[in-house]
Amino acid sequence: MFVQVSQLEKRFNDHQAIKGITFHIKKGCCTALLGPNGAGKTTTLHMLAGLLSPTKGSISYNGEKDYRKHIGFMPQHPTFFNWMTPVEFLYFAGKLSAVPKQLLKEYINNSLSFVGLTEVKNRKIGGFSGGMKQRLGLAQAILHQPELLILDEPVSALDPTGRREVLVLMEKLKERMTILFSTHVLHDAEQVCDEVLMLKEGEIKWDGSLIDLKKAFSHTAVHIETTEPIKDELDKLVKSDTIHFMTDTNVTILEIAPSFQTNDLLTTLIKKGHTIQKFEVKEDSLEDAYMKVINL
Ligand SMILES: Nc1ncnc2c1ncn2[C@@H]1O[C@H](COP(=O)(O)OP(=O)(O)OP(=O)(O)O)[C@@H](O)[C@H]1O
Repeated sequence: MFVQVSQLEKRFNDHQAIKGITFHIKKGCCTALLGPNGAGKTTTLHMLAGLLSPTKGSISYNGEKDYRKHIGFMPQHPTFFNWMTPVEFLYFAGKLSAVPKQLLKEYINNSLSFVGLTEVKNRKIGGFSGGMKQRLGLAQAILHQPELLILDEPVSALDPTGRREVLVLMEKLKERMTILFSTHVLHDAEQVCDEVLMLKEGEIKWDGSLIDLKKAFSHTAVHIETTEPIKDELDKLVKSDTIHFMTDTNVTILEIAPSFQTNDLLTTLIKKGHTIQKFEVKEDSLEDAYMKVINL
């Protein structure tokens, strides 16, 4: 266990945004915090980052209560002073997070090099693109070499190139630190996360690994086109209730559990002399599993 969150609640006047959630963040893992608008993701991350105090409940970090020095945080909309340069901004941020003076220059150079902003380190931030600003936000969050990096929507506001750049950086950071990030971009979450935490209306709907989530809620669909009907064959090979859809033009769509061996199905159909015009296997994505969990 690394960070333990117990019975955490947050109330804004008469609105209970977080309703007593309990979970832990595993050391060395990359956890995606998912959920619809208003689910309570930002509120949870702000409480974890120490920016918002919980109404009830506790957060402990390896048993420590004041763990802020171990955390790096990038807000949903990082704000900068446009007249500053990245070096000036990081110098300012480093002072705030109490990076020792003798290490600050080295840390700033390392962070800027890591996010690919060395060449523009003395230009005014005001002229930067959204992607460059997001990478500078990341440089600020990792400047003091935190053990836990919390990122609120790190990719949502970016174009595909900017998203890819940030995802590549997150992939590299995974080797050095524990990451917790929120996002609406499920395709991207699927690329980098190991663990998934899903929130809806302030309650946890899923807490577990991406692999277990997909095992529990995903199916594999197989699209088969043949010259002759294959219903008799399929009835013998797969349980009849898994046959989802079959047309009279010999198109079959099967929805099967992930454990089903599609290779065996294809081999048997070929052995029986069927002419296969199409055999396409499509696995459900995180998005499919998310829709099922959120609508439960
Ligand atoms: N400062 C605040 N005052 C009052 N209500 C708030 C405040 N901050 C958040 N809320 C409410 O708490 C709930 C959770 O908001 P939060 O921003 O944490 O959700 P979210 O999952 O991050 O949403 P989004 O995906 O839209 O960013 C919402 O109903 C929101 O309106």
